[in-house]
Amino acid sequence: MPLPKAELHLHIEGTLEPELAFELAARNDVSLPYADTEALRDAYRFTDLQSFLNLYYELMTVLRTERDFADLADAYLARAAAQGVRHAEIFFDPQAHLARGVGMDTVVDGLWRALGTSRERHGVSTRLILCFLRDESAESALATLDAARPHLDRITGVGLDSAEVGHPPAKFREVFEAAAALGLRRVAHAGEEGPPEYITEALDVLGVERIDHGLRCLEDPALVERLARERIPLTLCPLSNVRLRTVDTLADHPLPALLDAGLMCTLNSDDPAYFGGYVGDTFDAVREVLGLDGERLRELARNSFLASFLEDDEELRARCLAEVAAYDLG
Ligand code: HPA
Ligand SMILES: [Zn+2]
Repeated sequence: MPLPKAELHLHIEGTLEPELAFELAARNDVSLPYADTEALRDAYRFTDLQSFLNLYYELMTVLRTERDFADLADAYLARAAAQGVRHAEIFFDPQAHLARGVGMDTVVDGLWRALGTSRERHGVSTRLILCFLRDESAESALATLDAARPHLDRITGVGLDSAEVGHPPAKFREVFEAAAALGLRRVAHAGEEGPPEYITEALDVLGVERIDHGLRCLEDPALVERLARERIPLTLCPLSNVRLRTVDTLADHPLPALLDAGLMCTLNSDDPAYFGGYVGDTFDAVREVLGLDGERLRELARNSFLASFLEDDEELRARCLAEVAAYDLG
């Protein structure tokens, strides 16, 4: 049995494996500009975040029906369960679907078919987090939140993703205020490619409770000290950082430095179909390459449950924390 863990930084569209992409393309009569899955996998050579996003948005055009979203999420949940995930807080990008004529109902109802039955079917509890695309306008984000209103019983929070540089968090002040007024939890990608100031702005202007990525906090010692003091969780994604060239190699990843600085780090997979591994693979890789010992891995797993939005299910959180504490890490 793998180490129990929660996954807190996972874009459901980023779990679209080449095999499923081709299956959905055939089902929906969408043509992909790749001969086969091998040719597609061959295109997974990224130079930065944007080069990945281009393929990410291109490939998700195969997602058209409720059933497609259900199949996508179900495939992720099965994989996650096999790697020890007990709870998953899952991002989705509605604007990328609305823009191509796929409605909010289709997306949320489809995802929920898998998420709403996941606990019984896979032993994985789930939450849904709606992300705004930061390279779209603030007005578009507000319209998206409005379109999500009928579905808020199934949406736990809002996030902010897509191309970071040039799109500071403050651009989305109004929509995050509106989300807070609706009782939604708040997170944001910050300090992945953008500067440390974006992390501070996400905390102070958007009121986020977690920072997604946040690697570049290391450039600002006062910020690192604040993040440690306030126990702000960072949802780190080391395999993503390597593939998007944020760090040169996994061996260069600053995870050990972040842990040594007392930060509340969690490990996540981001877009596992594109970045070469799911969250269990990520734990294995940092253990092997960064030489983290068993107690560090236990700390990362414990943090994932502490940083999760499980306030409405403290019983599950306590059970998972007890399992993490008792787990034999050899
Ligand atoms: O890693 C990411 N960063 C920003 N936006 C994203 N959208 C999907 N994955 C990512
Ligand atoms: Zn991400």
